[in-house]
Amino acid sequence: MLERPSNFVPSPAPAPVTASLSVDLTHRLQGPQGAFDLSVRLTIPAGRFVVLTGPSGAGKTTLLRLIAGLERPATGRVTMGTRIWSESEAGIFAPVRTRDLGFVFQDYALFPNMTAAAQVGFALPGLRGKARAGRVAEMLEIAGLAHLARAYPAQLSGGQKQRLALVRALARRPGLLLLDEPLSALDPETRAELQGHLRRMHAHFGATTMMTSHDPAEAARLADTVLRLEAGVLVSAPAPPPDPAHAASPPVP
Ligand SMILES: Nc1ncnc2c1ncn2[C@@H]1O[C@H](COP(=O)(O)OP(=O)(O)OP(=O)(O)O)[C@@H](O)[C@H]1O
Repeated sequence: MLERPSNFVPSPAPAPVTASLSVDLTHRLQGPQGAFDLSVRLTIPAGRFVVLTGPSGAGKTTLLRLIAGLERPATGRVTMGTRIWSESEAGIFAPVRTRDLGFVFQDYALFPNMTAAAQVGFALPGLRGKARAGRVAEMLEIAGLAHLARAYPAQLSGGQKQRLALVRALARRPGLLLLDEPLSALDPETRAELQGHLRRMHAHFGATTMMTSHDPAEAARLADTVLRLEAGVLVSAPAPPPDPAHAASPPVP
């Protein structure tokens, strides 16, 4: 069977997301040259696509993990809309499963013993029966993987695996999508195709998105706003957005 083009997007689109992400935190990191502080303050308006660049070891992955709740920030707070996800001084730390977010990492993190359909269904614990099956079918269709619903990860190409990881992360319609170098393991052609796919997914689902990338061209292609992290601190972005009103708030040095 022919693979459906990955730009296939059914209508109607989901309701737009209205929450913005605010981060104001510090965290001690142990680098090869000694300890340093990750110290970040930023706000990403609802529905924006921010790409975070910066050298290896700057703290990009750790920042995403702190926002997701995979690690506890040493100080400060993370809020999404009106919800406080963490506030160290008040002892508030919402478990990752209760946060309105999805994430995708470089290595796909797919379960090797689950079919494509089961991977998406696993991300939908709140849905049952027909509602769940319908959402799974819809998400696989969006990923261009409807004909591979019964395939296991080992039977999928790198691009197919990453499209699956992406729709799995979006299946619950999260307000926030965190992407950590999601395309870096792909060959250049697949990577370019997935960049287009990511943009279309963003336009369709509207989730506030934060992605890390080492590739300046990729950052420029995907982002509404490019931020740069160096040694734990946000510095001025290499390519300012054309419209300041369409940008994340400037980083505080
Ligand atoms: N939980 C932690 N506690 C203390 N230090 C950490 C922790 N996690 C990572 N580090 C250190 O913080 C530094 C930044 O790591 P991180 O993976 O966040 O950087 P990065 O910018 O994502 O790098 P890359 O671009 O290579 O993925 C590294 O030196 C790492 O060893």
